[in-house]
Amino acid sequence: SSNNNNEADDKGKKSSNDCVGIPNGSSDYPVLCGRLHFAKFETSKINDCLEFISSKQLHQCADWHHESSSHDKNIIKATGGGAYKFADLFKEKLGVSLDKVDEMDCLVAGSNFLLKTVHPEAFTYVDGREEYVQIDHNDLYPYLLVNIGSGVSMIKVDGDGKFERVSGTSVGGGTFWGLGKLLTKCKSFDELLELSQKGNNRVIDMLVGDIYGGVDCPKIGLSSTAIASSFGKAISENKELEDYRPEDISRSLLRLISNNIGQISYLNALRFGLNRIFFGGFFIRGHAYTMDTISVAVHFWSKGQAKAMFLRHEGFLGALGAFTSYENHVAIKHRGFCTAAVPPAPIPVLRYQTLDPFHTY
Ligand SMILES: Nc1ncnc2c1ncn2[C@@H]1O[C@H](COP(=O)(O)OP(=O)(O)O)[C@@H](O)[C@H]1O
Ligand SMILES: CC(C)(COP(=O)(O)O)[C@@H](O)C(=O)NCCC(=O)O
Repeated sequence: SSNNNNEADDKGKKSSNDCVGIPNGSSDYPVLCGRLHFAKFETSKINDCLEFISSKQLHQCADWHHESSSHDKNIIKATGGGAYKFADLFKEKLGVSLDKVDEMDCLVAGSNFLLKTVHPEAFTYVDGREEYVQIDHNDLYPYLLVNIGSGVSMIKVDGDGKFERVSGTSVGGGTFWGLGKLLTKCKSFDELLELSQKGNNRVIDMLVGDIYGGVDCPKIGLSSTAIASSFGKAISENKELEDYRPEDISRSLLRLISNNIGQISYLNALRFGLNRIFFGGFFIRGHAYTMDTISVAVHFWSKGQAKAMFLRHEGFLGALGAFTSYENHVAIKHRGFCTAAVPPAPIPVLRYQTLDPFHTY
C-alpha cells in the first residue's frame, strides 16, 4: 500500500540528515530525533499500565527537558475520564501527578495535528478499498469529527482549538462490546469482532423483502435487501437466543451500531452544512465491515454529498492531543513544518519519522 511505501521512504532516510536544521528557517532551535510509540491497555488492566510505565521508567521522562523546573517533574499530561478516575492511583503507585487536559480539546488537537502533519493519515473506505485522502491545509475546516469510543462524541471543528461538541450518542463501542458479550458469551472484543466476520446478518435482521414479500420498495427508495428492522426477525420466529449463531448475532449488532452512528453523523453534518466527516476512536479498529457500514450509511443518507473518512491513528487522538499540549517542552514536526513555538526558551524539536499505531513493546 502507499502507506507502506511511505513508511519505507521514511525509514530509508539517514537519521542524521533527517534531524539537522529546520527548512522553515527556525534552525536556531535544537532538533532532537525521536519516534512516538503508542501502547494501549484496557481500562480494566490499569495495573498493567502502571507496571509498564514503571518498568520503563517513563514517568521519569517528564523532566527530560533541560528547561523544566523541579516542580514540573513527575507531572504527566492525561486526558479522558481516566485522568480523573485514576489520579489518586497514579499518585500513590508512581508518585506522579496527572495534569488533566480536557478530552474534547485533546481529540480536536490530535485530529488536527494528524490531518495537518501526517501523510497518509485519512482514508476513505469504498467497495472494500482504502484510499488515502490528500489533505489541503488551506481547506481543512470545517469538518465533523466523530469519535467512537465507549460512547460517541460528534464535534464540529472550525480550526485549531476552535470547535463545538454538537452531538453524541450513547450507542457506541461500549454498546457493541457490552451487548455482544451478553448475547454471545465472547470473552474478548477481538473475539467478538472476529465472529462478526463469519456471520450473516440476514438471519436476524428483518429485511424490506421480508415485509414486502420479497420485492423491492422503490417508492420509498428501498431495495428488498435493505434492513427494515435490525434484529427484527427474532420477534417473528419461535427461537431462543441459543438457536442463533453467535457469528450472526455479532454481525447484526455491529451493523446496527455502525449504521446508526453513520446516520447520526450524517444528520449532524447536515445540520451544519459539513461534507467531510472524519471518524476516530477504538471501536473502529480498521475493521472492514465497520468502515464499510459507516461509509455506506453516510453515502446513502447524504446521497453522495458527504464523505466518510477514517483516521489511521483512530484510537490515539486524545493521547496525541495531550502530548502536543506539552507546549513548552516539545514541538513536533513532520516533514518540514514546525509547530508550536514558545519563546524565550529554545525548543527541542522532537521529530518523529512515523507514528506507528500498531507498535507494541
Ligand atoms: N481490545 C479491545 N478491548 C476492549 N475494547 C476494545 C478493544 N478494541 C477495540 N475496542 C472498542 O473500543 C471501545 C473503546 O474505545 P476508546 O477509543 O478506547 O474509548 P474510551 O475513551 O471510551 O476508552 C470499546 O468500547 C470497544 O468497543
Ligand atoms: C462521555 C464521553 C464523552 C466519554 O468519552 P469516551 O470515554 O466514551 O471516549 C462519551 O462516552 C460520550 O460522548 N457519550 C455519549 C453521551 C451523549 O452525548 O449522549
